[in-house]
Amino acid sequence: MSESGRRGPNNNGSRDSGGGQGNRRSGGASKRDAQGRERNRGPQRGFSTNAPSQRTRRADPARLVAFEVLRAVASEDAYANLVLPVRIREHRLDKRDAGFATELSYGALRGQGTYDAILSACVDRPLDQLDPAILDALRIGAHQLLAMRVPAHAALDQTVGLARAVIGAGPSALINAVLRKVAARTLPEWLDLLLDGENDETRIASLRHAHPEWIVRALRQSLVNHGRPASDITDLLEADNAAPVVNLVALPGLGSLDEAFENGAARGELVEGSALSAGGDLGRLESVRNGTTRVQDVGSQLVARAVAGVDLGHGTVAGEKWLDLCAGPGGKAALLAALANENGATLLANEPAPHRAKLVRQALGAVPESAWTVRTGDGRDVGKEQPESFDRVLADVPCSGLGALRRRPESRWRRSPKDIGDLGPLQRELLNSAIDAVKPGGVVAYVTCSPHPAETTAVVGDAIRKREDLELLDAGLAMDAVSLGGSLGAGHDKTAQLWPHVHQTDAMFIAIIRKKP
Ligand SMILES: C[S@@+](CC[C@H](N)C(=O)[O-])C[C@H]1O[C@@H](n2cnc3c(N)ncnc32)[C@H](O)[C@@H]1O
Repeated sequence: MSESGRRGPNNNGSRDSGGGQGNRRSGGASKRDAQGRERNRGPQRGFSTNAPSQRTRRADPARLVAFEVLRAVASEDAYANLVLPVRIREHRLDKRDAGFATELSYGALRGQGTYDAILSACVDRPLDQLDPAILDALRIGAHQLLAMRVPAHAALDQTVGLARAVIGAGPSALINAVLRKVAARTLPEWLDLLLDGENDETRIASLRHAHPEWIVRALRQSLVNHGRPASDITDLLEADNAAPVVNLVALPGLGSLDEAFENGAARGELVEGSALSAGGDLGRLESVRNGTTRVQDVGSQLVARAVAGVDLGHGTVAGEKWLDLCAGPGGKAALLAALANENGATLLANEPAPHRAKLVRQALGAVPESAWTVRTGDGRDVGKEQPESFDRVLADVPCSGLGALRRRPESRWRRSPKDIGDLGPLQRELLNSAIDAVKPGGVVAYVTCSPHPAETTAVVGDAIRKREDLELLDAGLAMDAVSLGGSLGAGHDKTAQLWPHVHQTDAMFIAIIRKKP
């Protein structure tokens, strides 16, 4: 598991302590740095001598935000990346505290499997018999102790204070006792202890890198299926545990990255018109507020540009009709619509969920309306209703999202192998509809944000085998053609697969199917 916090300085956590003795003993005010990391260096494993009841009763706002995020994820099935910014605003955290809350909530969620294994060794009953709120407080405490290098006394005082403030006085003694046991070892020492005598590589990787075993197996199989060595798995799992850089795209012909560059963004090296954000609130940029510059993973940018860039043999895309079959929330549709607008083509963006169709309209808001239309409906019907009508079709189908685990810290623990099987029929029906909707001579790009063979090559292989009028174009070459360096090395067996540990993008898959003229 990533120990990102170990590179950072320490936080004695006492700034918002409410004046507990333990904090005064820790020696000086805490200051989080600009990333929300801590200042004081070096291991400080001394504990407060006060009983939990004598220590701080106030919840540090940043820890409270992290706790609320974990609670919402566990009890309301919420998404951390959506809840966190709302809670940060509600609690009016400054930049440093927001950084600390982000690292704490994302880290505790990502590391949940590993922390639960450690906590199980420290609690005298099965974890599912604990009050879920206590378990979340323990996970937050464990992440501070094991991966953020918050001094033990601060992690203890503050987590116990949090528990007293939001759960009640009773559990604080239990939390104090359990976290003292957790703090007795470093993360590497815990891993060595828990893995003593273990020979199963999957189990070892699962615990060390905090991924469920079935996902370790699935990702290893995906690597091999897409032509990479199985030994890449460690780098891939580590990349899933690192915070992704936020990428920006300037809509072609409409947006500019100048304002982003003035605010510290760096030029993107993989694809034209992209930038790596310097962080902070992007809403302060006028170009982001007016929608001409958007947040979008570089993998998604490459895929959308590859669809628009395939040479259909008639030299120009002017007058072409494009279809985005599964458009919500509209990231790729916005880029496609801007490219269509620039080149005299038009885009139909389809999305069945009305609230997501609304998001698509918002995403397309900066592009002249003459270039696009939104359809709210089932993509499976489009092929029948509008057969052989489109020159280019993007089928960015619903998938397990195993390629975007770094963005959604809780999703790895929510997903199950059954999800992959359940999605298969819908993915196949959507691809068949896309194939029905494309004109002879046109192309369908089948895209997933998952590298899993059952969602990628198996679906495409089934579609190709069923009909004689289809051929696979070389998606690796199509991606290279729109990349700045000219060689992404993503191609394999005519499909292409991006990887977080190789390309620093989400693990997007793309196959480009041409309907023979
Ligand atoms: C992977 S997301 C698409 C992401 C989008 N292309 C983007 O770049 O923002 C899949 C989308 O498919 C939609 N979807 C689910 N069932 C569908 C169906 N039967 N027909 C069309 N779209 C569907 C989901 O609501 C979701 O918005």
